[in-house]
Amino acid sequence: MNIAVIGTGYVGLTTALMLCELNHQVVCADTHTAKLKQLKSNRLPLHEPGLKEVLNRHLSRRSLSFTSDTGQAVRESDILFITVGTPSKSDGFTDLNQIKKVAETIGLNQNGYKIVVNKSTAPVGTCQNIHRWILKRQPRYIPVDVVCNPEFLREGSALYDALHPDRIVIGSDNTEAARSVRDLYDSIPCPKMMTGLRTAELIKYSANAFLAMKISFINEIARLCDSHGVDVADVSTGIGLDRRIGSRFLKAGIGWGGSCFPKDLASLGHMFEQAGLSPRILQAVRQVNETQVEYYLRRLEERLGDVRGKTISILGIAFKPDTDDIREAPAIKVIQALHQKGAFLRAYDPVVFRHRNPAGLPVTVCGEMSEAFEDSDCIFLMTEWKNFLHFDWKSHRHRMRTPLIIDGRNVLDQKALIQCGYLYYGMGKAGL
Ligand SMILES: NC(=O)C1=CN([C@@H]2O[C@H](COP(=O)(O)OP(=O)(O)OC[C@H]3O[C@@H](n4cnc5c(N)ncnc54)[C@H](O)[C@@H]3O)[C@@H](O)[C@H]2O)C=CC1
Ligand SMILES: O=C(O)[C@H]1O[C@H](OP(=O)(O)OP(=O)(O)OC[C@H]2O[C@@H](n3ccc(=O)[nH]c3=O)[C@H](O)[C@@H]2O)[C@H](O)[C@@H](O)[C@@H]1O
Repeated sequence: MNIAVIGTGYVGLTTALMLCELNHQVVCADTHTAKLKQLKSNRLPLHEPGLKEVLNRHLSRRSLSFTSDTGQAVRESDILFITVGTPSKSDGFTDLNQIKKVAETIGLNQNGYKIVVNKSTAPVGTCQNIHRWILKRQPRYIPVDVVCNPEFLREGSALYDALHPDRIVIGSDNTEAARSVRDLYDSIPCPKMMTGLRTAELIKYSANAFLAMKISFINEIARLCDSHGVDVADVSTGIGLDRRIGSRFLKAGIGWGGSCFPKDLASLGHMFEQAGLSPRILQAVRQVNETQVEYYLRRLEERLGDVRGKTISILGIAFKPDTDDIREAPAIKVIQALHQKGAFLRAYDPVVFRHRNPAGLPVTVCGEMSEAFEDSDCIFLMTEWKNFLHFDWKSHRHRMRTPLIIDGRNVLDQKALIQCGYLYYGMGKAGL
């Protein structure tokens, strides 16, 4: 079977490489020619551990190729994966333009039966629309089936997650088409759930909302921990040992961000509204997250006084470690709020600033982590990059004007830092 993957971002590239690893022949199509140029010459346009070696391997084996001619990729393939972006519009609704354009290109170029597999996260009913959009553009009727195969990978461990998923969900209204997609994943040993199109679409949103709910829940408990002198990490451990609750996604911090949770929860909220329902839990999950930065900045000002004219150094911009993705990163919210309050800002990130200051952030970019300490009044850790944990904090304490550390991810060694003279505050660790 020849496979085309249309959209070569975090999900598309990972999906293509995962399929190559499963011994399929894959062509990736994208409209972003600069990105394709990089990929064709063995260079990754994004930071994602483990992808580069696999990309090199499959390019040299010729099991993988790249093209800007989506029409040709459609004509030469039997199974077409859609992995384009589904960003939020300013009103929170999902922008389906990229998906619609791909569907129309498929319709225009269909030269025989195709199975179209949508992996992009899109509201319930989108796969049926994809089917309609394709048929509308066909010069003459040719059968096509649409399958929903939501993606559950995380950035930072994308390829590992794609090759070792907890489950694979395959939604379709056509059993044969669903079986053909399941066969692609034959060698992945995990439960494969066959379901209807709409069910698969809703599973994806519900999974992301549930994960975000766990984080907002523990972040709300963290605020209570602050008031009662309790360490939220102990509460997480205590509740997480109950297997009905589970320990994962219970790390309190400065809040969840990224390219998906914020937009997917907004989109799910709209689905409720359109159904005439009020998404109460969802609203609370989003509200806790939206107020998290504001809550901890208030606590910071109680410690440091007016931040106007103070120098605050931000460690980490990416929304999580091992990615260069800054979409909806909490660090950006912190930077914007502190900038508005008149603070001088410095920032260091081992990957995000490699080539540029993305989004023109109002910060002085530090080339080395140590530069963040010089005459600084506060270090605010926003991303738990490994090199922050292994840094020689002791030797740099004297360089700070005020040795205050706010650990937005609760990852630093509180005891050791206090011992070498820092004022350390975490999220829900009592004290701030
Ligand atoms: N990033 C993630 O960790 C995850 C994302 N998803 C979902 O997967 C989808 C893709 O997400 P990302 O990979 O992060 O997006 P992305 O923005 O990194 O990549 C999208 C790619 O599609 C290309 N594209 C746009 N229009 C096109 C067209 N008409 N023809 C061909 N290519 C086109 C863009 O140039 C870009 O390279 C979204 O729906 C997202 O919600 C799902 C699970 C995980
Ligand atoms: O649909 C998507 O795009 C993906 O969204 C998330 O993956 P991702 O956004 O890459 O990263 P996560 O590891 O889920 O982290 C999201 C945010 O939550 C925060 N987080 C995570 C876990 C935790 O315990 N506490 C916490 O604050 C992270 O710092 C980050 O800002 C989901 O975990 C994936 O299953 C899903 O496929």
